[in-house]
Amino acid sequence: MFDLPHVADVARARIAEAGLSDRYEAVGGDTFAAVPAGADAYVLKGVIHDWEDAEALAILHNVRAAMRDDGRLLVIERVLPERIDPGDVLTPGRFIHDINMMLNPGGRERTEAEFRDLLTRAGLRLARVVPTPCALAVIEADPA
Ligand SMILES: C[S@@+](CC[C@H](N)C(=O)[O-])C[C@H]1O[C@@H](n2cnc3c(N)ncnc32)[C@H](O)[C@@H]1O
Repeated sequence: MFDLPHVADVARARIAEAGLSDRYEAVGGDTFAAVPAGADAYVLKGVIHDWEDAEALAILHNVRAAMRDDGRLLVIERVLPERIDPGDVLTPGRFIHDINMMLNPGGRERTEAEFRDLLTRAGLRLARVVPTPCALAVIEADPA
C-alpha cells in the first residue's frame, strides 16, 4: 500500500503484527510528488473522489508517469448516473456521497463521462467500468 508517511508507518506496524511483512509492503510518500514506478497494477480506491479535478488530474498524471506501458490502473469509486432515476434505490445514496465529498474533503463523485475525461487528460484510456454488488464500481484504465 502507498499512503502518507505517517499512515504508512502505522500500516507497517499492523502488517508486522499480523506476520505479513514478507507478503505486504507499506510505502510512504506523497501522491502529488510521485508514486512507486513499474507496478503491474495501481489501485486508487476512494482517492480520486477526495479531490477536485485539478488535484485528481495531478494524481492521475503521476500514476501514468509511474506505469509501465502494459500496466493497469483500477479506480474504485461510486459512479454517478448521468440522470437521476427515481426507481434506482442506490441513486440517492450516491448523490448524498457527492455532497459529503464536497463538504468534507472538498472533492466530488463523478459520472463515467467525467472519469473518462479525467483519465484521457492524464494520458490514460478508460477500458471498462465493472459494477460490483455494492455501490462501488471498478473503473479499469490503461495507458492511451
Ligand atoms: C479516503 S482515504 C481512502 C483510503 C483507502 N484507499 C480506502 O479506501 O479505505 C484517502 C487516503 O489518501 C491518503 N492521502 C491523502 N493525501 C495523500 C497524499 N498527498 N499522498 C498519499 N496519500 C494521501 C490519506 O491518508 C487516506 O488514507
